[in-house]
Amino acid sequence: MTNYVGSEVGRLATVLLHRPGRELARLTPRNNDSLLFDGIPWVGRAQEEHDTFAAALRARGVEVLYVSQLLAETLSVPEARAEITASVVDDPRLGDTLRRRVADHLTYLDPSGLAGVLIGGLAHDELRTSVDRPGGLVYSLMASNEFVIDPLPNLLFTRDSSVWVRDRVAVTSLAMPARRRETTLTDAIYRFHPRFVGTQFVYDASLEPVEGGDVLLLAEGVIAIGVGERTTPAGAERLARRVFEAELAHTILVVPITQERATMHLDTIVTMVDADAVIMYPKYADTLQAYTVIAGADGEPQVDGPAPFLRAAADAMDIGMLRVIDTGLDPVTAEREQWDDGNNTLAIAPRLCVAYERNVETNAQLERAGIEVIRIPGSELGSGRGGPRCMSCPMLRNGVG
Ligand SMILES: NC(=O)NCCC[C@H](N)C(=O)O
Repeated sequence: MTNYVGSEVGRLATVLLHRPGRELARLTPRNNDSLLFDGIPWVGRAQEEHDTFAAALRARGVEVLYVSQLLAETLSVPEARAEITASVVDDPRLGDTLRRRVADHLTYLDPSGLAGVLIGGLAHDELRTSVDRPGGLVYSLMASNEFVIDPLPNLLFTRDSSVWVRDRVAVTSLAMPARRRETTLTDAIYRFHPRFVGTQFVYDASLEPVEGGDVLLLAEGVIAIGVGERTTPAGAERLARRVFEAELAHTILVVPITQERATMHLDTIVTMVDADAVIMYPKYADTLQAYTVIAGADGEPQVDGPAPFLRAAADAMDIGMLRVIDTGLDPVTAEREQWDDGNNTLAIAPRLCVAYERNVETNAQLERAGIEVIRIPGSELGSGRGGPRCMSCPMLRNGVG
């Protein structure tokens, strides 16, 4: 099946999710900061919340694919298995003896068992060692709460590790050490899984940092790229070059955002809910700026601006104005609901979106503006600081109409 995503709001047909599992159970008060979670989620409840999300999508006719299943199927391809295993044991923290021991351990796992370890990690005490199977000096010096293979709790946020731009996939280059290995998995899935044979790539993980949460497909041919804590200016420029070379867009808007956790990605402050409307954190509606980048005749990106984001976006999209759903919230409620991903909606179709139920005021404002809101629980999922858009990677969207 051909994958194609031309906008943020075209009817969603296929989406990639990751149902959280053992990797969330690895979070402790000692490691949650470095693993980019703001709390310790209740795993069973997080799974229930995620199942509700997936069920809501299916009920609207969306095909839901899961990373762990695609990964297990990918690992049945010997070349993929060899490549992924080699990249995991290549970790310089291991040293040669432990590296051999871990490689040996992984050899005995079937594809779904191996997928489980690649996502859930391998704790010190889960690796059996003996005189015949020594872990060596590194293993001996490791604390029992350390990981031989780090877990990937943020795989839940499938938005960030790959993004489809029209018929090509951008495997991203994740900025935070805790997330980098995610793209080893997404890259292998797209290269080796039979479903994705012939997929063409527009970006890869070896390039400058770009995260999918910073990439918004405002309209066919118009892409906004947030630049801040995650995506770097060089990443935005590289993605612009790649997109122009492949003729996937005519205009890129590069949007500087504050470098802090609350606004880690552009989609934490603005998401689209209709072909000409966004829900946006009021604090930024008037201040957000954009540089407009187009392909020059010599292939060099040509930069103009900065100009107000809403004006630059409307001009690039060739519409009179980009409507902002005025959340009308008092600043404290707005700040609380932004933190809890109130602005991070996933459009299933124009004027139909999924949102966390807890953002009562933001959702009411969306409805007053004529947007249908499918509410899902997210009290546990939200502890990773991501909402419905962060937790989804659209692979196929049909026309906006
Ligand atoms: N697009 C998004 O905003 N994704 C949310 C990512 C949350 C994750 N805990 C992170 O810090 O990367």
